[in-house]
Amino acid sequence: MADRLTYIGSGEIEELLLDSELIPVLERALANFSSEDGGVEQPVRSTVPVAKYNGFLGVMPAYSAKDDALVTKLVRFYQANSSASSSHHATVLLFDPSNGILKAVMDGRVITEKRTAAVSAIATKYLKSKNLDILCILGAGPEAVSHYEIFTKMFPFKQVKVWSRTRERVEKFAKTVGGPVTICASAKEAVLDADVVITVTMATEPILFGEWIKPGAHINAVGACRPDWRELDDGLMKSAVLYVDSREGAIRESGDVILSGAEIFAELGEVVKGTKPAVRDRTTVFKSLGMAIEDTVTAKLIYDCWEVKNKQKS
Ligand SMILES: NC(=O)C1=CN([C@@H]2O[C@H](COP(=O)(O)OP(=O)(O)OC[C@H]3O[C@@H](n4cnc5c(N)ncnc54)[C@H](O)[C@@H]3O)[C@@H](O)[C@H]2O)C=CC1
Ligand SMILES: O=C([O-])C1=[NH+]CCC1
Repeated sequence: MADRLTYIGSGEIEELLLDSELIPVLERALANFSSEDGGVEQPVRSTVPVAKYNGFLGVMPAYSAKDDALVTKLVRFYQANSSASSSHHATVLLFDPSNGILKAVMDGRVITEKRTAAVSAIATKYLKSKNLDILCILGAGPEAVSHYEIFTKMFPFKQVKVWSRTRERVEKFAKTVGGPVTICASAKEAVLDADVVITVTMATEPILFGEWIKPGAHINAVGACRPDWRELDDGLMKSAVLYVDSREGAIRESGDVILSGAEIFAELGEVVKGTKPAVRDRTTVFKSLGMAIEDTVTAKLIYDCWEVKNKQKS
């Protein structure tokens, strides 16, 4: 451990981490991840089931040679019967890559929420069709909030329709976000006519069906990160053009990909660097599982900003 270990908490991260800086950093990381010579080392997440308590602990290490950043995120996700108030908690460890010594510990909540939403926004920027009138969000937890925030900032939606399993949570969501929301009584009602759909639930069975989707819509499928969990039905998975963050991750961790047998068309990073096309005239699905390299470059960005701020103070 370093002589002086830095701790950066969620409040300070909120102040330091700007979407306008995060988006280009993540785009570069996605492209590097999908390049032979991108300098990214990232094993597929190791996930330990904690069956007695209905939970999972994920370990997510990565190294980016181009950013000279070495990070591990520890993330726990527990289903509803847990005593914790939130289903996800995370801690990010930043190491000095020259000697492997731990330099900083960061709260992982804001990092996870912001980088996940930013990656969905990048996928949408590349894969959206011409119309961007209606955004639909299925789910009303912290990921729903972070997606609402960046999507309403980056795109000119006229309406945001939201559905979640419990009315209470959607009402809380509507009070939390800083703009208008149309609360829907069913997932189907929320999805009809939407140009972009985001699924951010803890569902383990499909909640989104291909027959509801407007042709040409883009879907960011963010939940269902276990090989036997689903958010999307086979009809949608098989009829859409399927993009993933990591092919290796998707065929190991995504129930929507594994159980539907859908064919992966490209990694998002391949689209960003221009080696695979964005098929904008068809319905597209971006299956996001979350990658350690996203946490790595985000943590490095935060640490660099933190150092500048602290030098200015002294
Ligand atoms: N792809 C990525 O990079 C990441 C994905 N995630 C995933 O995003 C999802 C949302 O995360 P949070 O907002 O933190 O979770 P959360 O647990 O706080 O919220 C989940 C929402 O889904 C709803 N829900 C729960 N079970 C459901 C079911 N069976 N059917 C329909 N709705 C249900 C809840 O009512 C709630 O509105 C989770 O699946 C999580 O694992 C989270 C972080 C990163
Ligand atoms: O990337 C991530 O942090 C996670 N993906 C699914 C659960 C947490």
